[in-house]
Amino acid sequence: MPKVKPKEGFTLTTFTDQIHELARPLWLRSVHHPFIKQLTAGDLPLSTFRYYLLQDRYYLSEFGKLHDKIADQLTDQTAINFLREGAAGLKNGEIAVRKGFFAKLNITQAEIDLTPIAPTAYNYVNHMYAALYQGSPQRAIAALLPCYWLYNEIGQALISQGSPVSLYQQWIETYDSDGYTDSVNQMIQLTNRAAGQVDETEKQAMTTAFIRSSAYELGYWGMSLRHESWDSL
Ligand SMILES: Cc1ncc(CN)c(N)n1
Repeated sequence: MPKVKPKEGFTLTTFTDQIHELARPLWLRSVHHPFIKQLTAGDLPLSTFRYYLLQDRYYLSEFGKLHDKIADQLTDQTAINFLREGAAGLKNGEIAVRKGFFAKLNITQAEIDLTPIAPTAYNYVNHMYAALYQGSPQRAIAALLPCYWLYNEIGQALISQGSPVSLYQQWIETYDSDGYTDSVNQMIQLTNRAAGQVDETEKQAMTTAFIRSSAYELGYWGMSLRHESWDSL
């Protein structure tokens, strides 16, 4: 893992500043990915957005469960409270917005049940579980962070341009909203708190988990554009 080298006159004060800086090249590729460009221009095929939503339903459901499973392994009450509230907030926020999208796109429960999980989504979720069960709750927190933070940066980058397609505009607004930004800031604080509880070796493992999640985030857009399947690998 490369060591952080701050630019002149610029100090990286927190752990999350440092890992954010390391992940920057991957995040920039996400922000400028053709999936995001097409979503903003309004020419992302609806079939591709549908594919993304169906995969993301699986992802978000596991992501929510992970909050509780991480909390089960912690003794730090502040962290436990945030993770439990985060799981509930996900259900009332992002997952609730997605239910509205499903209704608009006629995505039924039967279609959800029949949709196989694509390799990239499966691997990303398994990476987060591995961070917890082969690593530590702190490492799993770091693995969760790009999901919160990268989408907030994407929402903030896209909001001024927006999208001519109302569904895509709503997607952008979700990640630029004050409620979402608050949860991101809390998750950043939680990660810094977690980094303060572990030794240098585990901090390095947290960094690797964060970078790998950032790579999976990047892979997720390509997975969606390609409508990736186990047969198409
Ligand atoms: C894969 C993925 N990453 C992030 C997000 C935004 N929470 C999401 N819905 N899906």
